[in-house]
Amino acid sequence: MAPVNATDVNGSKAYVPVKKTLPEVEENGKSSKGYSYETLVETANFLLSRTSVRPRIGVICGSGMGSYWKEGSLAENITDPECIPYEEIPNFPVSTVEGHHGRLVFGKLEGVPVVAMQGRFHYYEGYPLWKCCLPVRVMKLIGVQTLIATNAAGGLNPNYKVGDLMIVRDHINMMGFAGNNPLHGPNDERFGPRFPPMNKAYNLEYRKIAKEVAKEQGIDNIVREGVYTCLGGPNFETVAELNMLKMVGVDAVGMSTVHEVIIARHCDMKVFGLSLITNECVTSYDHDSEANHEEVLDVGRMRQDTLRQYVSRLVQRFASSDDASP
Ligand SMILES: O=P(O)(O)O[C@@H]1C[C@H](O)[C@@H](CO)O1
Ligand code: HPA
Repeated sequence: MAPVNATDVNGSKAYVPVKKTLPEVEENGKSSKGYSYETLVETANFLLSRTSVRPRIGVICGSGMGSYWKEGSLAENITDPECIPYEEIPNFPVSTVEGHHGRLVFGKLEGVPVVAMQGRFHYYEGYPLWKCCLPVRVMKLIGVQTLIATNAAGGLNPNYKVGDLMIVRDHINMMGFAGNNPLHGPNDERFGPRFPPMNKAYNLEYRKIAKEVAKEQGIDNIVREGVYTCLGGPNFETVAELNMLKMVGVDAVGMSTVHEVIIARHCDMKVFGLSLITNECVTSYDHDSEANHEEVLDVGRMRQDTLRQYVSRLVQRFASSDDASP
């Protein structure tokens, strides 16, 4: 694939010409437009002109995970970093949430060229889902083949403890059930097909590697594997909502990732998802505690060294595995 000035990110996939400006798309009653392929190519070319790094892996840092604490966070492990604030990037939204720094960091993790998003965009900030995911398409256009999406999440599985890491095996697109999907609207085949499959969303080989690396690093006692779901937020969930989610097989609840993964799979990126369990979901009316963002950020800080070491090694192992596969 030739990312620079790319006209077809999926190479062999059929090219279907589209209008430069997409038709109006309704988002929750408000009229908005998804950016055209050409607009995102402009953003991609801007980034390629600002950095010499040609990343093959993109990492989205979840709340408190490399976004807020400068010292020791995941993005701080990136060597020879080249940082580009979101404000300077054409067509990019800006981060508005505490714990999300708001810049792209290009460089190397364990020798592998990467780009990290220090700060993601959430639906509850007021961005439509397609805009929350815009950076994932831009990553694809600059040559990124693998997305590592990390997030902070509430632990719903009763066996999970605060501070555990959950490899995402699968997700439930609750917002999609309500008709809110990042692929809603006209499809541009240059990104991917109209009806993308989602049954292999989270790469099996990467999940196996992640379990091996957890053993090697001696953290397999805190690494789980489970099902994530995203609700729109910004409020944390009611007891009844959490009990419903538990019944349908959800292990961890958050406010991101699902739509990013859908967009990444649509354009044929490989995906790995990782949740940091930052709080225990309250599923009983007898329980006195309440979820809060401070706790989420605190647990991110508590686990930042573990996460930095784990994700850095995963990047290196995923890249080696991709090199070795035909
Ligand atoms: O960006 P992520 O999904 O990691 O952030 C979670 C969801 C909310 O943004 C925030 C709640 O504390 O953490
Ligand atoms: O309990 C939670 N619910 C939703 N999102 C979250 N992000 C961190 N913890 C949670």
